[in-house]
Amino acid sequence: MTGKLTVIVGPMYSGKTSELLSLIEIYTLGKKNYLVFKPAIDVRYSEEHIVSHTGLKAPAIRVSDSIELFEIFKEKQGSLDAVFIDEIHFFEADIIQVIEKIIYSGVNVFCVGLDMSYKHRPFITTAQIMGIADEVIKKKAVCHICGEYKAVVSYRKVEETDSEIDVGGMEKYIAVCRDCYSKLTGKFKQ
Ligand SMILES: Nc1ncnc2c1ncn2[C@@H]1O[C@H](COP(=O)(O)OP(=O)(O)O)[C@@H](O)[C@H]1O
Ligand SMILES: Cc1cn([C@H]2C[C@H](O)[C@@H](COP(=O)(O)O)O2)c(=O)[nH]c1=O
Ligand SMILES: [Zn+2]
Repeated sequence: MTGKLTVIVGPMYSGKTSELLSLIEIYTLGKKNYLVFKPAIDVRYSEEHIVSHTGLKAPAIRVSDSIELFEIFKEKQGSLDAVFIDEIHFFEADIIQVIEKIIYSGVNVFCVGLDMSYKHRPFITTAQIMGIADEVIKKKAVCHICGEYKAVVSYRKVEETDSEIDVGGMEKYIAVCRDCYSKLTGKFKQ
């Protein structure tokens, strides 16, 4: 039987990593075999764990790219029930082929990532993986400006750069609703 692909997306602080940690706990309690991966670029809270904004964490393997991830997967293939991947938006879009190989080998895959950059543009890798997913869970956060539970965008508080990739936390980004994003950036004004 093939595996299932679940993708958890949303802005920063929307509980994506917390949800991934809950799923990892379910697999741990069920004595299942799994691997947890994170991109090497993400050293925000820890190099060896995935860590939520509340400080909850789980050990993870840092990989530079999808090739390294697949090499590690192949070593354990046959004994695995699931693969968990945090911060999927930091990977190149070719990770989709690796994910397909994993799910068609019978292993469930859970990916977490930002669907949109602070420039309000889709992250290509996340968008493509959402396109082939069995299940997409879209989370929202509390808007850091108006306090409504309808934040779907991440807003960059510091100067914008050309790149949409820039590791950081509350010192750089907040979660905002569309109304507040439009007011803050001047974008999408009618
Ligand atoms: N604006 C916010 N809305 C919701 N949760 C927030 C907000 N700011 C901080 N948090 C905290 O962040 C936690 C979620 O963290 P985490 O799971 O790491 O989110 P994500 O992976 O989506 O960035 C929440 O449980 C809450 O304690
Ligand atoms: C909005 C936005 C964020 N990032 C970075 C910032 C963080 O290191 C991660 C997201 O972390 P979280 O687990 O969702 O809180 O991504 C980025 O590189 N580009 C962006 O546009
Ligand atoms: Zn708002």
